[in-house]
Amino acid sequence: MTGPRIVLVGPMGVGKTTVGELLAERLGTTFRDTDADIVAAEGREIAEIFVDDGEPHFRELERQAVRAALAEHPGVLALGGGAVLDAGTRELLAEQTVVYLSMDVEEAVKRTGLNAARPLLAVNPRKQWRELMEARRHLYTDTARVVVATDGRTPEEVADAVLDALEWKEA
Ligand SMILES: Nc1ncnc2c1ncn2[C@@H]1O[C@H](COP(=O)(O)OP(=O)(O)OP(=O)(O)O)[C@@H](O)[C@H]1O
Ligand SMILES: O=C(O)C1=C[C@@H](O)[C@@H](O)[C@H](O)C1
Ligand SMILES: [Mg+2]
Repeated sequence: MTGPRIVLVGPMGVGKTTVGELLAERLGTTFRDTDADIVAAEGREIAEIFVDDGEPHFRELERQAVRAALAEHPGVLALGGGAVLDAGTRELLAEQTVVYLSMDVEEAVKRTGLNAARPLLAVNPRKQWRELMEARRHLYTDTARVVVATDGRTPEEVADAVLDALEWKEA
């Protein structure tokens, strides 16, 4: 099955998986997620990879996962929230149709705040969120072709907004 390729980037919990699956359905294609690819390939959870081997090793695994997914997967692809931190990964994304899903801090705390499975937001999520976004916002905007705000929108509305922004409207 083939389809137009969209690559979703954005912070953890913004809705990359939820919206990515909806987009894939609407475009008649399939969805893939590099976080899930890494977990499957490594046979352990992302939090374990961070603890056992550190973030730099995770970013290498992630770059390999992005390279493989871009080579193999023609549908909708979601990347991990920090994928854009790696210069090699950003290079792989040049020329791709990259969409940055954004949200503000209050929405982020609502969606991710108390989830211990997110190692980068485990303690004081509001402060950590602000710091993460200060470091990352420009990387998301520089990498993406379009930015779609998700605040106050349902996943269906976000999917519509992505297709509108890319001007891939349904017939
Ligand atoms: N537009 C939205 N409005 C409200 N809640 C949403 C919206 N999009 C996603 N959610 C909810 O927010 C949570 C995170 O969504 P999702 O897992 O799709 O995000 P993600 O970007 O894939 O996160 P991750 O960093 O874990 O991969 C889920 O509980 C989901 O149901
Ligand atoms: O924002 C991040 O750096 C991360 C986001 C998740 O998708 C995972 O890729 C991992 O937990 C790191
Ligand atoms: Mg996800």
